[in-house]
This record gives sequence, C-alpha cells and structure tokens, in this order.
Amino acid sequence: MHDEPAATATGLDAEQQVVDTLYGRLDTLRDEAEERLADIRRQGPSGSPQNRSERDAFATLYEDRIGQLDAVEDRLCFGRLDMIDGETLYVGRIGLSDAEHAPLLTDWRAPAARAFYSATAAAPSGVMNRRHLTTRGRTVTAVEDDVLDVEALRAAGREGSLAGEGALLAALDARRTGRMGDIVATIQAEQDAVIRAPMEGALVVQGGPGTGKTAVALHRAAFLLYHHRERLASRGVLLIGPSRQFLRYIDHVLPSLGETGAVSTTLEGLVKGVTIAGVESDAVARIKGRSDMAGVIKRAVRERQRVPRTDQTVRLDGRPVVIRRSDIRDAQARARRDGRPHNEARATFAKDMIGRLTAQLAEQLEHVEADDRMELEREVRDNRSIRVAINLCWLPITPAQLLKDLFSKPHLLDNAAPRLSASDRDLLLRPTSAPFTDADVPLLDEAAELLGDMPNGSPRPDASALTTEEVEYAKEVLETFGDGGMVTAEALASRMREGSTRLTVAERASADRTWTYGHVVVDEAQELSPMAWRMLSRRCPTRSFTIVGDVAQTSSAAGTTWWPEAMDPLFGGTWNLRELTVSYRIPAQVAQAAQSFAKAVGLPVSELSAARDVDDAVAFHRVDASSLVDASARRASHRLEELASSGGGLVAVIAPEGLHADLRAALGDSDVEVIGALASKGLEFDAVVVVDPAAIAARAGDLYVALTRPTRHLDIVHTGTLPPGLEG
Ligand SMILES: Nc1ncnc2c1ncn2[C@@H]1O[C@H](COP(=O)(O)OP(=O)(O)OP(=O)(O)O)[C@@H](O)[C@H]1O
Repeated sequence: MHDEPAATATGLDAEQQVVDTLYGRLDTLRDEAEERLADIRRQGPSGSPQNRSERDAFATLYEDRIGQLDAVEDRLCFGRLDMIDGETLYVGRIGLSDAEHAPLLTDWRAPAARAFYSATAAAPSGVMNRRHLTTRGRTVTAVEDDVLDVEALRAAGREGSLAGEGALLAALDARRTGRMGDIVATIQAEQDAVIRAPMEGALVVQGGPGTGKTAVALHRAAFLLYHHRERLASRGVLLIGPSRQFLRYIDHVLPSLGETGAVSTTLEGLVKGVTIAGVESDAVARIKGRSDMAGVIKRAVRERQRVPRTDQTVRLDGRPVVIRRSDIRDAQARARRDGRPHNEARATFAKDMIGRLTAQLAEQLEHVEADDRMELEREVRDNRSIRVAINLCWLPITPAQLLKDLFSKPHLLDNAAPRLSASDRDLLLRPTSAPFTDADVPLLDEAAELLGDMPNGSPRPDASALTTEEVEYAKEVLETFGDGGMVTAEALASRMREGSTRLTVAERASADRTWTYGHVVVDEAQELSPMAWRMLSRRCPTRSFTIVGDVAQTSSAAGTTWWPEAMDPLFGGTWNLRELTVSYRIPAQVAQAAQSFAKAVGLPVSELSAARDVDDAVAFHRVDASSLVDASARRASHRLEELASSGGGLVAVIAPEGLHADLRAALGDSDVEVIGALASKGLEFDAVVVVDPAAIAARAGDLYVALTRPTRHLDIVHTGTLPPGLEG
C-alpha cells in the first residue's frame, strides 16, 4: 500500500525532525541514568547493610535502565498514526515523554498503539492514516502510508493488502544473519491479535512454517511483561525452546524489545545435574512419554519405603528392642501423611521409629526422668543396627539413581509398573551404565518432585514470597528516590531481599527447580509428550500458557499431531486455539511444494499462503547416487557465492545424518552449514539444499520441516526417487 505523495522529501524532512527529537530525549535519559549510577558507585560500599542493599538495588535498576535504553537505539520509532479526531501519535519500541511529561513516543504495547497493527480499511479504529517510518541509524530513509479509506482502496483494487507492505517486504527480503530479529515494526493484524490476547488460561497458536509463531510468542512475552509487570516481575516468564541452538537463534529478540525478565531454556535445562547423551527408539520414547508413567514413578518412589519380612531384635546394653513390622508400617503411614517428598519425609519416619524404640527401652526400666529419656533416645539413634534398619526401610535416593535402578532391575520395574504390558517393560529395560535420554527428562523431573531434596542437600531458596512489609518498604523507598516508572515495588523488594548478590528474578528462578512462573511460553510445542506437559504445568500452577507449534511438523514419537489430544487433559475445555495462515519466511513456490508433499502423505497441514514470491525459488537436481554428496556440496557452494555477490547470506545443507561427515569433507572450510532436519527446526536460511528427500521423509514431519527453512532458494538434490507430492 504505497502512497506516493507521502514519500516526498518534505515528508522525510518533517519526520527526521521528529526522530531527532526522540533520539535527543533518549540520549538525555541515558545520560541521567548514567549520572545516577555514577553517583551511587561514588558512594562506595559504606553505610549500614540496609543502605548498601538499597544502593545495590538502585545500581542494578540503573544498569538495567541503561541496558534497556541502549537496546532500543535501533529503529526507536517506526510508526505514526493520524487519527480522525486530529490527534497524531508516534509508535516505537518504548514510551518516551519530555521533561514536562508530555508524551513523545508511544510504546508499541500500549493500548493506544494497537491501531497501528490492527486498523484496516474495513475497520479503521479511528485511524485516518498509518505511516511506516524506515530508519537507518538515526536517519529516516523512507516513509510509507496506508490510507485507511476503504472506498479509495476498493477503487484501486487493493483491499486486503498486507499492512505496511513496503516495510514488510523489505524486512522479509533482508539477508538472514543467523540471529532472529524483532518484527515490532511490521507485526500483522492476525499476529497482533495473538500477541495481545488476555494472559489468563492457555492460548494455543497453530500455524504453518514461517507464519511467525516464534516471533509472535516472543512479542507476546514482551507484551505480557509490559502489561502485567506487577505480577510477572516477581515470578518471571519461562520460555521453552526445542534446543540450545534454537535458543541462541532467538536470544536477541526479547532484549531488543527492552525485556530481560524471561528465563529461556530447554526442557532438559530445567533438570539440573544430569547429562542427556543417549538416544532411544521411538517405541521407548512413546512409552516414557505416556501420562501413566507418572504412576510408575510414584510407585517406584513408594517401593523405597520398605517393610522387612520379619521383625528384627536388636540388643542395647543387653536389653532387647524389637524393630516391629507393624511399627514400621505405622510410622511410614504417618510420615506419608506429612505430605512432604520422600527424602524430606524420611526425617519424620526416622524420628517416629526412634521414639517407638526408645519407648520400648523405657518400659524395661523403672523410673525414667526426662534427662534419662533423652539419653536413651541418643543410644537408640546412635546404634548402628538400628540406623541401618531405619535406612533400609526409607532410603534417601536421587532422581537419577531412582531411574537408573528402575530401568536396569527387572524386579523393580515389575513392581513399579504392573499396569504396563510385559513387552513395554522389556522395551524399557537397559543397562545401568546407559546414558539418560530426552524422554527421561520429564521422568527425572517427576521423580525430583516426589523425592525432594536429599537430607544433606542445601535448603531450597525461598525467594518467591515477599512479605507485605518488604513490599511496603520498597514502595516508600521508591517514593523517596523516584525511579521514573522503571520498576515496581515488588521488583525492588525482591532485589533488596537479595541484597548485594544482585540476582535477577530470572537468575533466581533458573536456580530453583521448584520455582513457579507467572507465565510459560512453549515453542515447537507439538513435540512435547504428556509427561513433558505435566512437567511444565507444575511450573505454572495458574496455568497461564502461550503454546505455539505446528502439528504437521511433529517429529517426536511422543509428540502430538492433534492439539486437543495434548491440551484437553491439561486444561480441560478452557484452552483457546488461534491460527496463523500467512508464511513470512518461505516464497510462494516453496510453500506450494512443501504443502503438496505434506498433503500427499497426510500430514495435518494448516491453511498457508505466502507473503511474497521469489523467482525460481525451487529447483530439483537429479544425480547418480555416487555423486549425491559432491553435487549437493557444489550446489550449496554455488548458492553461497551467488549470495555473496549480492550482499551475503546463509546457506544450509539439510541431509540424513549418515551423509554429514562426507558433506562436511566435500565442503571443506566453507561457511555452509550441514545439519539434520531435526536440528533445523525453527531455524531459517537464505538458501537450503535438501539432500535425498526420500530418506529424510522416513519421518514425514522432518521433510516438511527441511523443505520450509529457506527464505529464497530451495534446491532439492535426489537420485531419482522423490517422495509423494514432489514428483512431476
Ligand atoms: N510481521 C512480520 N514482519 C516481518 N517479519 C516477520 C513477520 N512475521 C514473521 N516474520 C519473519 O518470518 C520468519 C519466520 O518467523 P518464525 O520463525 O517466527 O515462524 P514460525 O512460524 O515459528 O516458523 P516454524 O514453524 O518454521 O518454526 C522470521 O524471519 C520472522 O522474523
């Protein structure tokens, strides 16, 4: 939707003046924050502990503020709205006001900015003209207007165009850098509706490849942190991605939106102290992912609370004390009623047993004074045989050991999993030395939940519940010092509580396995098993989730290809489904080829159209089996050179694992990346060479993923057999 007259030099000059004012204000605020920080640092580590703690809290505040102001430097302002009522507002990465508090720039997340993304000619929301500003550094290089006059658009045959098409297409055509950027200047209406949806409950976003699910999930996290700062500042947001590589790919986005309050990790990252190094069959992964494994783990823990076959008599100074099975049973039942995890409830059991055995001793003596009783109790507690007997009845154990034992000792598995079929149990068995796998992660977490900390483990940090006094005090401090609206009393109180350790909520949350978050965002959510969902729902008791994924891209055997199957058990009927339908990554021809394959093999594909087209985006290359590797490497090198001559770009070869070593050797020290389909999930490249698609299609979802990674060129190198939908 270009409006020629707006892109005039006069338009640019006027906007340049506004943009200069905005950057001027940004510089002033940054200087102020830097001065205040320098003041605090000058005061040094003197004063009472409370003074020091306050100073540290403020120092962190100013450091964060400076970081935030630095992060919004690029494309600070990208839009302008001219309202029908005559008002004009500028939209940007953060809100800015002048020294007299008059608004200069509206934060993209503020309600007033919403029309920038959602207004259409059919529903203009009071907007007369929407202007997109393109800037390079601090210079305005282009302006583009959407005139929201439905009659004029209809006459020109341009109804239903993309918002800010010029700015959008420029963003989509940009070379990929290997790091995802924010899309704040060009968010489209269907994406905006997802980003701004209410925080309560679970929102599932289904969309084909490149529809912006990851981008939308990240912008939604920033939006929720902005609108629910009070609630989220103290509890944080958890962001779950499929791999470390993927997390690296997206790790610039939230900081560039001025947000650092999210913990980004993989499922594996939530379970501390174990290494995941094994792989296992789909059949095993499927069993381990089933929700009835929760019952298996529960029984496995319970099996550690044993009752011996016979009573045992121990002599203390010649007097008999009987460790009775009935006492053990009673004491165990009581300890379980405590409701604490196994390792932590052990102390209750042991204390109860020692009390019972001491009572037996006391009965054999005439008069027992309180002091004598304590002495008797000490004797009982220190007796080695009694200690061993009590330990055997309630053995502390780590989650890793519990799982190792469970899967390597058939009798333990038989006892813990009587409801699994014998063949399922056989599949689960493995040597004690076998490494843990991805599918073990939720089981380890389930076990950790039921076992709790080891008796001599460090106590859990309890940084979550702030007292009213702490919050009130922080409010007073804020009133006294003034903070320019940068922080809530809760956030400051948390920081003060942490004192000089200066841990952020995100840092504290990631150090504490039992931390519960204010909101959880899950990307590539189709891969999660029911056990993985249990693991995540424990981390957000309020069940406030943003779940994004594509059920046509599922590669995990324990994942889902139908959202209700995964969501209903967790959220009942209370989750909402939204769909994204336009792919911003892949050119039309690539979308067509990928959809044709997906439909031919019966993948549950969503509606998908492409935002743009690229000439000759798809090319097929038939080669002899003997030259598959060399031909693929040559294609990739050719693409890399082609891109280099027009500004550079990223090229990947996506191939079956068995070809990786040969491909790397053939490519030498070239910058072409060689990866498997699974590892390419969520990533994108300017050009992609897919090698031997028929082999990758052993898992249909994997080939669908591989085909949909390029932003420009897709080369398919094959030996004559092509998967359905791609031939002809
Ligand atoms: N409104 C937009 N403006 C500019 N770029 C966009 C927009 N929406 C999405 N993109 C770009 O499109 C590409 C694909 O987005 P993203 O990775 O979020 O899609 P996805 O749905 O998660 O894809 P996949 O299912 O393949 O993982 C990214 O480069 C993203 O920045």
